[in-house]
Amino acid sequence: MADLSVFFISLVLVLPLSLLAFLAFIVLPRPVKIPIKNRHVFITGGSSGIGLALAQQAASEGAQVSILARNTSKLEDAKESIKLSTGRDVAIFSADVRDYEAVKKAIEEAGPIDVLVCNQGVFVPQELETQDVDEIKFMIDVNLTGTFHLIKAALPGMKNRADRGPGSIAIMSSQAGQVGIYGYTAYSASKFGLKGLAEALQQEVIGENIHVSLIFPPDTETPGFAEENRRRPQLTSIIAASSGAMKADEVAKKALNGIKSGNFIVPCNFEGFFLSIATTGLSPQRSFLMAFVEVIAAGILRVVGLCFQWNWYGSIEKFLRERK
Ligand SMILES: NC(=O)C1=CN([C@@H]2O[C@H](COP(=O)(O)OP(=O)(O)OC[C@H]3O[C@@H](n4cnc5c(N)ncnc54)[C@H](OP(=O)(O)O)[C@@H]3O)[C@@H](O)[C@H]2O)C=CC1
Ligand SMILES: CCCCCCCCCCCCCCCC(=O)[C@@H](N)CO
Repeated sequence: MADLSVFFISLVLVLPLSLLAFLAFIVLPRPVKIPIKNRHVFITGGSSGIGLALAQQAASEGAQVSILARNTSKLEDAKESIKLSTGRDVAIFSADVRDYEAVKKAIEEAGPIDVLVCNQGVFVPQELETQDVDEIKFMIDVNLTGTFHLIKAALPGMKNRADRGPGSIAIMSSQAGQVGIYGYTAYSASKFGLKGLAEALQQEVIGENIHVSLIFPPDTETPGFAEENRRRPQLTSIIAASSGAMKADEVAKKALNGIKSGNFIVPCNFEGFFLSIATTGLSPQRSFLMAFVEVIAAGILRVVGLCFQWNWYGSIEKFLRERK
């Protein structure tokens, strides 16, 4: 009887507690807080959708905000609406992220950045067989290569940032950058690419006290999404509906909180939380509590993930059957 209770206590208490203690000891990099008040926050794609909502929120929290996009009149509208709602001036820069020289010039003009948010992105969903090669390259160039250009151009200034406080490089991915989705071959590839970039980059910039965040929103109501919906394959919408939709303001709030907490992986909704645990792989994890959840949940979330695949392949089969 005594033996049994010792066994039981060690199983339900000692084992998890030792695991927790072990994880608390080994998780690196350590947690960090990244202030944004009075700091230079540079947001690409800040003239629309999620980027605009982020610029608005960062400005209202007292950050000195710069936004970059191509279209000047949309940039000016954004500047005006942020001035109206927060009373703060934001600096605007017109450049195409695909043009490295233009990006470098804008970033040099803007001055040293404390928090760089690479949020620009384009999405034109289509089955690979019918998608133009130009559109495939367009998504890779803007979403992936453009982010390389931004980070490479910003790093020298970030290393010399005024207050030497912790800096941040945040990258807007998508849940389609955690799991491949029908109609998103090029888009998913561009967003998966960002994960490799982010993991390697974090190792390279940790010595400069710069912290990388990767943000994973579900479908989000933005001008870009409205445009996307006009041509999105039905199956893309059916599968993406597994994670519902959010408002740009809600995504911006989650993103900003994740950035300020220095989280490497930043999910945005309930489904996204589980998706992040299921797809975390060998990403860094600063929180020993989250690391604990990841370890405990890994096996069961694989089962849940397979159930989602079962459901998605079922939808595809049904769709193909009905089309015949
Ligand atoms: N909305 C959604 O459902 C989801 C979006 N995301 C990601 O969030 C990010 C923002 O999306 P969302 O707010 O919907 O997008 P929008 O289309 O509403 O806005 C995109 C922004 O990026 C800018 N931009 C586009 N191309 C370039 C370029 N070549 N160079 C510089 N700036 C550019 C646009 O300005 P301009 O055209 O003037 O250059 C605009 O400011 C993207 O990375 C997207 O992949 C992730 C998950 C879901
Ligand atoms: C194990 C637990 C699994 C949890 C649920 C998984 C749900 C995955 C749904 C993926 C949706 C992808 C939306 C992409 C939106 C986007 O990026 C476009 N709108 C373009 O911007």
